[in-house]
Amino acid sequence: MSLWVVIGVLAVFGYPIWTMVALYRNYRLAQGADLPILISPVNPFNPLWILSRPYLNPLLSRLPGVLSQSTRYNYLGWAWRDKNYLHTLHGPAFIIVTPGENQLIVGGADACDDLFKRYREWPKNPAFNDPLNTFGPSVGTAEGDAWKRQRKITTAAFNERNSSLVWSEAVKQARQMLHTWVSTRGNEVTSTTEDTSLFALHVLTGAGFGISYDFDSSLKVPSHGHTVSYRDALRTVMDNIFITYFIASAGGLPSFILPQKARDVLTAVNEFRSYMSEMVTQERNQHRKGEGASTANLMSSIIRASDDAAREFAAAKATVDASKAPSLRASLTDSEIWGNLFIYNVAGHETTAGALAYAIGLLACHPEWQDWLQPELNQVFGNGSVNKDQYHDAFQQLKRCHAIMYETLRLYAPLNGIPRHTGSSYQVLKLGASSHTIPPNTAVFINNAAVQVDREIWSSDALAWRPGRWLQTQTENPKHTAQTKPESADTPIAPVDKAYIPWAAGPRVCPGKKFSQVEFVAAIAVLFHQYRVTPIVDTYNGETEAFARERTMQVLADSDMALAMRMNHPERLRLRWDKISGSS
Ligand code: HEM
Repeated sequence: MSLWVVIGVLAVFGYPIWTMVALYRNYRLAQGADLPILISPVNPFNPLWILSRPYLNPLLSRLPGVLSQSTRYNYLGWAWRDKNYLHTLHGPAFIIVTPGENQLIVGGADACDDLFKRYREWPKNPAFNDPLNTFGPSVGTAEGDAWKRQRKITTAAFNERNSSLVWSEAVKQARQMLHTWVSTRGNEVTSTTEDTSLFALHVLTGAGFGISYDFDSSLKVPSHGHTVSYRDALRTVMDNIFITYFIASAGGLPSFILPQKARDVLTAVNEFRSYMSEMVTQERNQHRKGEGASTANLMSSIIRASDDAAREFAAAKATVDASKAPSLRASLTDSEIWGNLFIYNVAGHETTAGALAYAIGLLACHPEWQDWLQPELNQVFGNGSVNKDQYHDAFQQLKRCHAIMYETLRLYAPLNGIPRHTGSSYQVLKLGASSHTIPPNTAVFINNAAVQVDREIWSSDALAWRPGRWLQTQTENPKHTAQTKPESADTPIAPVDKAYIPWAAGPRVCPGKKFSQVEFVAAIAVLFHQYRVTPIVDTYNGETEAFARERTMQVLADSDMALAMRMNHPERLRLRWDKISGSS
């Protein structure tokens, strides 16, 4: 028998046999946890499966038993499409046995909360961390004492001064974005998601890094000594995060062996590194000279806090017992500074951009909630415009804008299935009075998508987008609420703590929560103060307004997880912005 025949036989029979053996072994392991077990004959993380799933799952769904059942949960991001159907069948937690790692899915509000709180026992999943460490370790990927130290320094940067800067930058960007929308020929906007992405990127460069751009999609002029601008280098890196990771981990690849696209990414990676290095050096020099103390962007705050901590550490080391000195170390290394600057861009970009795009689409499909929003905006801003310096006066008053964000994130959270891991030891999952021993090397997903639509908590209309549920005066008829003066009427309802977790919870809760709220609320205020949005009605084909709304809702529903949740066909979100008659 020739070697090729042996290889062929092994490929045809070997893989299925290996899969069966791995499934059996993992099934036996999972049985010890005494939880419901589902089987996935494929490993959802397998790159080959990720590429072939769109073609193979339709075939699998025609086969009997577990093969077709598994198409419901055999891919990354299934939780959002499933809502909480599998939890209604199998309870608050179950295990999916796969030929790779087993997956524990936790969808009960109390159990999720417990996992968040015991963050040392349930660390993040290392498989998701590697691409995020491309420029250095960060608060988003570190564990244990290293995480604690980074969290302390980096979280201080998200303060009120920064929030004011976020407001100002978001108002500027939203105004210019709206201007491009209402200046489009035929008043038809098909670039909502692309534009909210640019909007969020610019808010980050402004309030995160002190570089303020004007909103327009053209390439920006590179700074002296660079071949691409900071914004375009960052954008290329963010849009190609996995290629970036591959190039960075391969290290020093000669560019001529790479295809053009990878070469562009390589250029962007090198340029982004060199921009970060220059910005950090410049910030340090200013700090040393006592200049720029009024700057409130995230980068500046982190570098200053870290350098101050390093100085305090050096001083303390001189006075205390040398053996205790290392525990006082509180500063960041240069690589940690870079890693943290990068994680802000990754964590703060698509998340807020997506939330805003979904909210705009939802408001377009629900004119009654635009009616509801209007009196609040009139009340706070009158006939004037939304100003860049109004953060302190306006933000807290905009309760209905907040409610729009809460409700959008409840149903369209950017991250669905927040990843954790057991690590290499057994961990105990608590479900009410019972305890379950979860075997080592199990991937864990905190199923926020399910918790946030649990009917027992969110009532029978849990799947409906109804921003009024967040305010005490909400009535079943939003038009009625629209006639009520907002300041006397609206009392925010505190989010149902354990059952509302789009920003996660516990010690590792998203530190950019307020940043994203200010950014989102400012954008909604600017966009809807004097304008309304509607789906374009295809009158040529006899479409009605109601049908156009339904079609638009389907565009939103046709979404899947990439780095964050995104629409599969954003170009089909066709919207029209019209000035409200009587507004100045
Ligand atoms: C709507 C907007 C946002 C949502 C829904 C969101 C959601 C989340 C979630 C669910 C986590 C936990 C991830 C995990 O534990 O695996 C997280 C962590 C994080 N987020 Fe956000 N985020 C948003 C905006 C932002 C912004 C604007 C920034 C920064 C500018 C940011 C920075 C971070 C960082 C640094 C972490 C890691 C924290 C840690 O592990 O200690 N996020 N975010």
